[in-house]
Amino acid sequence: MLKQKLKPYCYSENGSLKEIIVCSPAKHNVLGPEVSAVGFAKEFIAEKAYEQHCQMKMKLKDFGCIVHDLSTEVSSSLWDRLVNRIFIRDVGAAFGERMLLGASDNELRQPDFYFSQTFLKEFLDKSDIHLAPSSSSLEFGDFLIINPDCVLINTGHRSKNRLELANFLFAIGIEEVGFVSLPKTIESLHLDVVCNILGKDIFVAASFLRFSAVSIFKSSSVSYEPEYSTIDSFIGRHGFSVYWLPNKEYLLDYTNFINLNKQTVLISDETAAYYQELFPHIEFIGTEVNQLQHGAGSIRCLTMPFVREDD
Ligand SMILES: NC(=[NH2+])NCCC[C@H](N)C(=O)O
Repeated sequence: MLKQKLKPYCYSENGSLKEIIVCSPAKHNVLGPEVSAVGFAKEFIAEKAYEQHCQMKMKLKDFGCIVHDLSTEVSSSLWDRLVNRIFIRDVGAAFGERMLLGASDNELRQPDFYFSQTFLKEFLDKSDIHLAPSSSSLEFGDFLIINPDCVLINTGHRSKNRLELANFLFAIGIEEVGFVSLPKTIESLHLDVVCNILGKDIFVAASFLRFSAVSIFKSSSVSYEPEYSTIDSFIGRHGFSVYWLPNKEYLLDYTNFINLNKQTVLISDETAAYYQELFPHIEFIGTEVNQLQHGAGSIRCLTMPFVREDD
């Protein structure tokens, strides 16, 4: 049980990770027709998923990170049935010295958002909490920090209403918001299943993103007309170089990792060797997540960075 208030601090996707929030799986298998009913990709065996979740937490702790698991902080019989509660990433994000709380317009996810956010509100100062506008929806798997002044967001599926989202983010000091719109499939359910920041200055991306336009909204612009750009020039302008991933249907193992710092990445066992060979200057720590991935998300979706050092 947490005793003291939590203080968010996070300005990047790759600053040294000091504190993180996770949520262990509910102890229910998801079988047969239950799979599509809960928005999973495959049958889910709870015991195996639980073991893999413990292994992932262990690796985070071994890195020196404080891990808060909120699964035991809520007591409700419904909470123990919410198999999507593991995807804590979507619920909110520490950004700067604030906690941004999302809103899901997917009825399946609303209850786990409700319970997780109730917990977060209890352990945060009220003044540190900023709620996404009620006219929009925002799931943070769609939210990628490019730098303290700029973020990239996927809209059109789980996150909606570009203008409201841009104004919400401008109000907390962000200067530039890039929006993309991914196909509405389970293989691109959120932004973080098709791209991610890797290490200090690499941006790994699904090859189809070459064809996506980034609509850029700037706080300095007086008109509401966005500027348009390719993803590589948008990302390049902010100092990242794009690495196009192999042209595969489902890239979850390749994109849904978490940077522990600029030289260390926690990644699925399945892709650790592939990346290690490509980027020898980065250390890839593998962890087994295949069972957890049956829920249609992986390491990034299963983690909510709370404190990252600027380095
Ligand atoms: N950040 C993510 N990619 N989250 C994945 C969430 C998957 C979950 N089954 C859902 O339907 O919402």
